[in-house]
Amino acid sequence: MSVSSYNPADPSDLVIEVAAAGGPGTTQAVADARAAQTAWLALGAGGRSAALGRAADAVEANADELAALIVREVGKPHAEARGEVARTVAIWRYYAQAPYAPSGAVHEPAAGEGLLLTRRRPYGVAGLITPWNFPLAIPTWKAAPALAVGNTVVLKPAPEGTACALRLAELAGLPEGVLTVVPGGAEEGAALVAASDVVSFTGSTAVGRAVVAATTERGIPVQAEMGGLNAAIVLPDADIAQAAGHLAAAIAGYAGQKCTATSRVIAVGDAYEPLAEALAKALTSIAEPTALTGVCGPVINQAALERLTGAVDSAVAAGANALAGGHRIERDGWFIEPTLLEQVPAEHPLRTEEFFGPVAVLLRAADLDEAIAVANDTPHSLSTSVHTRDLDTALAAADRLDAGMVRVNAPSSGVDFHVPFSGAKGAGYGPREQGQAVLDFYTAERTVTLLPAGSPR
Ligand SMILES: NC(=O)C1=CN([C@@H]2O[C@H](COP(=O)(O)OP(=O)(O)OC[C@H]3O[C@@H](n4cnc5c(N)ncnc54)[C@H](OP(=O)(O)O)[C@@H]3O)[C@@H](O)[C@H]2O)C=CC1
Ligand SMILES: O=C(O)CCC(=O)C(=O)O
Repeated sequence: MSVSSYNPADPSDLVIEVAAAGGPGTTQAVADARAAQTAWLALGAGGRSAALGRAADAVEANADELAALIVREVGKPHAEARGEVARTVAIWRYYAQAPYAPSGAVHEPAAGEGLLLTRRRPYGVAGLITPWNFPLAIPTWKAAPALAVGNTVVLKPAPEGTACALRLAELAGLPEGVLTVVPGGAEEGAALVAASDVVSFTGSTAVGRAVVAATTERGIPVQAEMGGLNAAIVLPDADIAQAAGHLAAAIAGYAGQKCTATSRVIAVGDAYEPLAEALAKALTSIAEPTALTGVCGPVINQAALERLTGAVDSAVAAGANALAGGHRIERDGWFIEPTLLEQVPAEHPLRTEEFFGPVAVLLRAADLDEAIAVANDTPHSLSTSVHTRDLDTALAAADRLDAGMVRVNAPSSGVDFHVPFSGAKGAGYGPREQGQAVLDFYTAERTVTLLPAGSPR
């Protein structure tokens, strides 16, 4: 079996074709990674910090090549691709300091004598399953902390991001077996989950649940970051022009293919009409949605395009009104117009499922309470944005919104790598990713009691 990826803006362009690792090959990669782990841990904080720092330098030195590869392999517009490379460098640098972070605490023994302390130790091999939409940043924000605390890593990237993952691992230049990429799909993913000591997953809700079930069965730690059905609430007192700009970016940026993208816009009271007009204008005036020098670009493949156009067509057939877009763009590649629909029936999949495209529905709420209830009425709450000039409203929303992230007067998309990141309810499972907290996820805590030799206790 082989794994291949194609340029979404030009599907005749085969980016890479490599042999799949296969199930047995993946199991062997985990065994090799386990054998390499003792020496990796023995490098100590200084050795691992230096190695991660060299990975950052190598990615930075090859930034132009990597950005071009992201554009070609996953269809991300140039500016965002360059931003992703810069973020990847920053993540390697941030976790290069992590080996020096305190890895436990000293406690006062209840009986008074000796030392009582906790210590954190790596699990062994971290199995990582990553999506195609951030083909450098997500593998890095999972691998770098796992490596920093002394695990070795086997990474199974989404097939659509295979070339990016292989080049990332090559540039990282870590010792043999420390960071291994296994190209493949479901067979390799399942084999990785069956053999690893700790698992981190980002992708669809359906596969995420299967990964959680398999790891729970084995009793090993897991974190899963899954789909989002993100809302934006716009209050009548908001700066409507600013809100429309942020929403257009959150709906159409990288063609909506972010788990943090906005797909439901909730206008409160009198905000509806001016927002509908400003947002429709912002989306239709996105210069050349097909240009990779712009903000939108193609969706990842034909199946994604057909799912999106099918959903938009069925919503319109059910009575929805397209305020912006609504059609496939007829040219090579997988392009759809940035789209805003109103009057989409409550039970329509565009209001209940993640579609991963530049398509949003506009909804009306009488007041903030109703807007929060509508925003919370989903099992996939990752990131909600709130647009208002009123601090009390913003604070109330931040407390009452059932989401992993609440962003006030900002797009729902966009993530800082040094703070915890994951969804609420079905959007996330297990401990948070990123920040310092994830270092705990990749380590097991043990308690150590030290008594003086010859102690009577
Ligand atoms: N939250 C997020 O950031 C993301 C969400 N998504 C959502 O997921 C949808 C599909 O995207 P896709 O990339 O295919 O993501 P999936 O979650 O469907 O797949 C992720 C990876 O896991 C593999 N896999 C499948 N079954 C198993 C299993 N039982 N155990 C372990 N691994 C398995 C898949 O292989 P194979 O390809 O062979 O099925 C793929 O390589 C998108 O349209 C979007 O809605 C996608 C990307 C990111
Ligand atoms: O919004 C972002 O910058 C990150 C989104 C993300 O993590 C994802 O789509 O998986």
